[in-house]
Amino acid sequence: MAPILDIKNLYKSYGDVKILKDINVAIEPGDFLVLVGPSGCGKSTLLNCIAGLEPITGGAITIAGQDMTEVSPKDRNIAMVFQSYALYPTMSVAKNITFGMKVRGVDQATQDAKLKEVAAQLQIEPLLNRRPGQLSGGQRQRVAMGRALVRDPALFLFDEPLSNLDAKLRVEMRTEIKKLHQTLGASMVYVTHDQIEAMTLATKIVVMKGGVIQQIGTPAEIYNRPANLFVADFMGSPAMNLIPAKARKNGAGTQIEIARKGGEPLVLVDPTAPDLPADVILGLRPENIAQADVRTGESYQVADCLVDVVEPAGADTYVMSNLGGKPVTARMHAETTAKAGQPLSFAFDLGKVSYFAPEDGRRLN
Ligand SMILES: Nc1ncnc2c1ncn2[C@@H]1O[C@H](COP(=O)(O)OP(=O)(O)OP(=O)(O)O)[C@@H](O)[C@H]1O
Repeated sequence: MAPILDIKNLYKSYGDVKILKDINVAIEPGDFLVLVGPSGCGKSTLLNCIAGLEPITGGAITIAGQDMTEVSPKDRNIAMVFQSYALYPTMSVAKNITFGMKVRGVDQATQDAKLKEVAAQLQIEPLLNRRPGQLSGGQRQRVAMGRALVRDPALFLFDEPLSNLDAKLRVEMRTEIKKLHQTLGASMVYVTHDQIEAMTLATKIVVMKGGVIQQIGTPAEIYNRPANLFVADFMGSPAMNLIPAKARKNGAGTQIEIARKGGEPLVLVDPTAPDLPADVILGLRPENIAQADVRTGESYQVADCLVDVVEPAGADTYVMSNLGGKPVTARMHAETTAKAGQPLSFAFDLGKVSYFAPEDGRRLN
């Protein structure tokens, strides 16, 4: 399938300041691409370049096979939903949704049919005669989406559409956007700084930092095989444990030695590790460290560690121990017997480890 959006060697500068550096990404029709990264990493700028709201400094953007360099925003066959909704306060919901069609000279019957279809899709039929000021944040968000939907665009662009909503509504709207994507099968590009939103919505994630793409992949690829320390640390909550360790090859595999507070170093043996340098950072997600007397799989190795802190969190309990000079978090069952100040037998899932180079953070396995 030809990509619906193809970005090649894109550069964007403001004056002498390079904001986006050699961006390359393509998406297939029906993809939900999420651009995620910390504040200032350039994700909104990239979205604005796709929309044509910002001129690009170098490279090319193609939408549905057509080069966009000379195409104005209104002719790009895209629809954009912003965090500010940008609704017309004096117009009814119905008028807000149909206004764009009216401006484009779409006939009345088509306008009415489209409005009806979209209002049903978004379940906002009872709101059509209200003004935006008489709506809740979530309802306004739906109207803003309705305005985008009536355009039938080749590509939907979303710029942090949920950031003005409270936590509960955010989660509800997130599910609605996901459902909408599933129903429409539309192609979407979505900007967020929220890694959970990225994981739950995306078919494909682009993780950015400092205007440079750090990794492109499915949510599972990004989560299970982060390309570097930045991605490992940024994606996942609580974050992946990143533990300084020494690696040494021996007969059975590679010995991974980790400093342990109040005792001899902890030694794990990884039978399948690649050739590693002497100093590595071992990455292990909290859910890949268990309490040893709970049933664990073959790839687990057991070691006693001193428990520093126990944090019950409802369904799970987080248990912290100091390893490699850092607090390491294990996600355990709520019934864990872990007690602060006492040793506990931890089980580490060596089948799930990531190794990173301390000097530049790149993934080693
Ligand atoms: N018009 C502009 N002129 C100069 N610099 C700009 C302009 N717009 C954005 N920038 C800079 O470009 C960088 C990227 O900004 P951008 O808004 O794309 O980041 P972002 O990742 O979307 O962050 P946020 O989540 O905070 O919106 C920032 O350092 C910002 O200060």
